Amino acid sequence: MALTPVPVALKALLDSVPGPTGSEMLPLARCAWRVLAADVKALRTQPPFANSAMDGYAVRAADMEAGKQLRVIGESAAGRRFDGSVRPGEAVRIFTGAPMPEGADSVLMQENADGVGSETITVRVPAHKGQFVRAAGLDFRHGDVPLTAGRVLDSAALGLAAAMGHPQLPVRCKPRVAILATGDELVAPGEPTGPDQIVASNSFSLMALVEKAGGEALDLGIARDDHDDLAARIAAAQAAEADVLITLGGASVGDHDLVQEALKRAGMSLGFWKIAMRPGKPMMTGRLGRMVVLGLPGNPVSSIVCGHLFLLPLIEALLGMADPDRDRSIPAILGKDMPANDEREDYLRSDLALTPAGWMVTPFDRQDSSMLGTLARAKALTIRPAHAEPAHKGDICRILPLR
Ligand SMILES: Nc1nc2c(c(=O)[nH]1)N[C@H]1C(S)=C(S)[C@@H](COP(=O)(O)OP(=O)(O)OC[C@H]3O[C@@H](n4cnc5c(N)ncnc54)[C@H](O)[C@@H]3O)O[C@H]1N2
Ligand code: MOO
Repeated sequence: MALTPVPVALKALLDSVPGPTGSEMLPLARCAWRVLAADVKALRTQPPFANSAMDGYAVRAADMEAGKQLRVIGESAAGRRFDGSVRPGEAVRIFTGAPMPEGADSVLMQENADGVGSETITVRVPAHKGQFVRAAGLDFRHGDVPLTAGRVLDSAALGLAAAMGHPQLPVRCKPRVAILATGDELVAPGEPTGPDQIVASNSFSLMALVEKAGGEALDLGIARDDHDDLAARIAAAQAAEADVLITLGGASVGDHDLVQEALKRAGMSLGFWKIAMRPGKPMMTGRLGRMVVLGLPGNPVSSIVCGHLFLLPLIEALLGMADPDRDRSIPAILGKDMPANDEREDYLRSDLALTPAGWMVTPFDRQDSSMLGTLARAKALTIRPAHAEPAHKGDICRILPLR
């Protein structure tokens, strides 16, 4: 069977998403880093009134000439406006954020006046017309829609929502991602290991990716290489109404690689199996009812690289975010010569350093997909396209930064 190119598999995977998750209303204090489920309109205008951007004096531009004396007739503070009107030769003491009094059109910053605090001030450096005045609606107006569905509620978006008058927001429910490790050789960390056993680590790596992307991970434990155990845990994922089921391991062609068969028995329709990438070739996609299935290879680095390339976009699609299949790579300078590539696109664990010429990426020599230590050390993955010609130190290549 021909290997499927990464972008083809990714598009098919995202097309198989039945739609975004539901939504829930949450108080602002619980909305950080969640994703908006609907457009959000301004319920008020900001600022609601023209106000001062500086501490100083509200003045008339016509009075602005160096040496001119102005009579201070009152004070406007934030939250307590001056009710009168500023006439020629007059000024009103004003503070940052305070409403501009009628008649005044400019603010004389107090550093530019003499006699600050007394009843008469003298203009030292004249303000020009409109200086340090924030017009009503400068930031946003009632009815504007500055935040749209699919937006991550970062610090600026949350502050803006609050300023627009929203005590709560509609956010997407976190996609529920069930994670099932498989393999007779696996034990949980901390448990005693037999002579032929290794510690199951992939679930924790994938949990971190799920959380980073804004999903909620459900750990389904470790299934034995046994159809009944696999069937029971696949059923548990369905019972939990997971949006995604990730299986780890058992994806290849060995006699004990039962995962695909178990999923098919449960009713999964297969999307793709075997992707033109290294690591990650045995990856599989499918649909089981509404649940999207991502069958990741067991090798730790393969499962994590597949997670970056496929799981993060999948969760973004479930969150209703825009362009989940966008190109996330950036250019960098290659730090060493590379040989020609075969039909599998390479994602090479690499060091990344800032040089005077720009970011320089240097793939590590050893790229065995069982070596988690090198992935933990890597700052980026260097992408070598399928069938790439030999590349040379100094060439521009594409990378996926990891941190
Ligand atoms: N004849 C072939 N053999 C293999 C092929 C192939 O095309 N033809 N592909 C190789 C590639 S590439 C990969 S990747 C692996 C992946 O195979 P599986 O997905 O079936 O993975 P397993 O055999 O179950 O495990 C591989 C390796 O990873 C360890 N493992 C599994 N699960 C975990 C876990 N949760 N945490 C930590 N480590 C885990 C497992 O013990 C094995 O050492 O197949 C190649 N073979
Ligand atoms: O694709 Mo496997 O993931 O090369 O080791």
